[in-house]
Amino acid sequence: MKSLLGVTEAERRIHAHMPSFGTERVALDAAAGRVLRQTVQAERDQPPFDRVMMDGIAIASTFSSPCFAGGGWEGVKLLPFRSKATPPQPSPALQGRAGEGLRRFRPAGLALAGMPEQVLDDPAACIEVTTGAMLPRGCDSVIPIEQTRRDGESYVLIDGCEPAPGQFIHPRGADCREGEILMRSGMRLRAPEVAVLAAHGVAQVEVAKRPSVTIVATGDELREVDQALAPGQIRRSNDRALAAALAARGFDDVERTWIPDDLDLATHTLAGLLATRQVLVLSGGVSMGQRDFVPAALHALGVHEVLHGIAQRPGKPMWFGVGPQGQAVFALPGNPVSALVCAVRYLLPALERAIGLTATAPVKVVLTDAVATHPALTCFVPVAVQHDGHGRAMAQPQPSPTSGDFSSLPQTDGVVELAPAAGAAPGGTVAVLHRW
Ligand SMILES: Nc1nc2c(c(=O)[nH]1)N[C@H]1C(S)=C(S)[C@@H](COP(=O)(O)OP(=O)(O)OC[C@H]3O[C@@H](n4cnc5c(N)ncnc54)[C@H](O)[C@@H]3O)O[C@H]1N2
Ligand code: MOO
Repeated sequence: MKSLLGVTEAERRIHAHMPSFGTERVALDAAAGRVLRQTVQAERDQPPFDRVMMDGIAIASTFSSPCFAGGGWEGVKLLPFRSKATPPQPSPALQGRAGEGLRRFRPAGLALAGMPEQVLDDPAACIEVTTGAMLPRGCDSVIPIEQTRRDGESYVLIDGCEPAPGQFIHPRGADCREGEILMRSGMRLRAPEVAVLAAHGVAQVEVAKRPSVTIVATGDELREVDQALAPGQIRRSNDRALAAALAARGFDDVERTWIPDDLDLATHTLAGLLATRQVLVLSGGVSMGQRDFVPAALHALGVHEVLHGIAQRPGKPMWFGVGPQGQAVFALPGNPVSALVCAVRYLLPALERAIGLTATAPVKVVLTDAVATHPALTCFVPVAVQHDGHGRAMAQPQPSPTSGDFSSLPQTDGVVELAPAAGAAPGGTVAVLHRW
């Protein structure tokens, strides 16, 4: 480790050296959680037709209005969505019934969702409709069934029901217009995005390829979760934690392995991994111990060092480099809190950016209590976040005793980032949160 980089400069260097991993076309069924890498345009107007919004009857409302004088359509303003419709002409029986609107409608047809457009050609009649049906031509108003009563064959509007033109009709194109851009590259495909893709006929979708990642735990003292422990040994947990962090962000091509504190063995294993994997995430062996050989092994394999040492606590010894074929190599400090902090601060954002995910604004929280800071180091402090009565995200500091102690982390939501400062950050300080 030479001079320490600031957190922002370290992040900038990492992002500048990340490879891109390309895109692939997947079936919509496999697209959930992936990052969209195409523009999505509306296949057609939505709704694609004037759509009935209630189960009931559709009528030509003009004739139900008291202002209808029985003389025709003079002075009647047509709604835009009916502009292509030919107004129905009142039947001879209707002529001359001036001053009283129609309240009784004989059913003259049925429009169910999925049927082609029906036609109302007598305004004294109605079409029975269901939610989702095409509004019948000649109709401009939908009356919910509960606002009618049956009298013989006919529907009679109940008292107080005054149909207005356009009511309970979702006009064609009100949601979006054909060709309109609905989604752009960089969105995470969650339920709403998948719904839009399906509605607009996108059966195959272009998404970001996910890199192949291998997590490499280093250290003679480490044993797998189900192995017996000899004195001085511990279970390896960093690789599991890092795999969980990657899985939570949708990176699923992730393997784990382990190398002992042996330069030759380590170099051999890492050479094999560099030949087959796009991203390596090591933990341990990057500090100044007699067996901290990770930087030397990577150097011997032609991995170019981009940074070693960041002015932060914990996580100061972090190392990052680029392999001969552009492989990204993150060598995180071995202490479990340090490894996780470096993962949420550098590894995950760098991978998400490299696959084209659009960056979101940093999440900010308010500290409930004062926290110690450092004059020269950025401090990352675990916090538990709760919303107060005003909806503010309040972060209660839960510092771990050392970066090797992580039993209390399950009670926390992530770490706040506190820039170098003299003295403590007082309660009320607004800080950026990095979620686990
Ligand atoms: N002389 C100095 N010594 C140390 C410095 C320093 O600046 N000068 N930095 C300290 C800091 S800060 C950290 S962090 C650690 C990082 O050291 P390494 O990256 O070399 O990590 P190790 O020594 O291999 O391990 C540290 C610690 O973490 C445990 N560990 C490692 N891997 C795992 C794992 N997969 N699961 C669980 N626990 C793991 C390991 O047993 C050690 O206890 O260096 C300080 N030293
Ligand atoms: O920075 Mo180390 O990562 O303090 O434990």
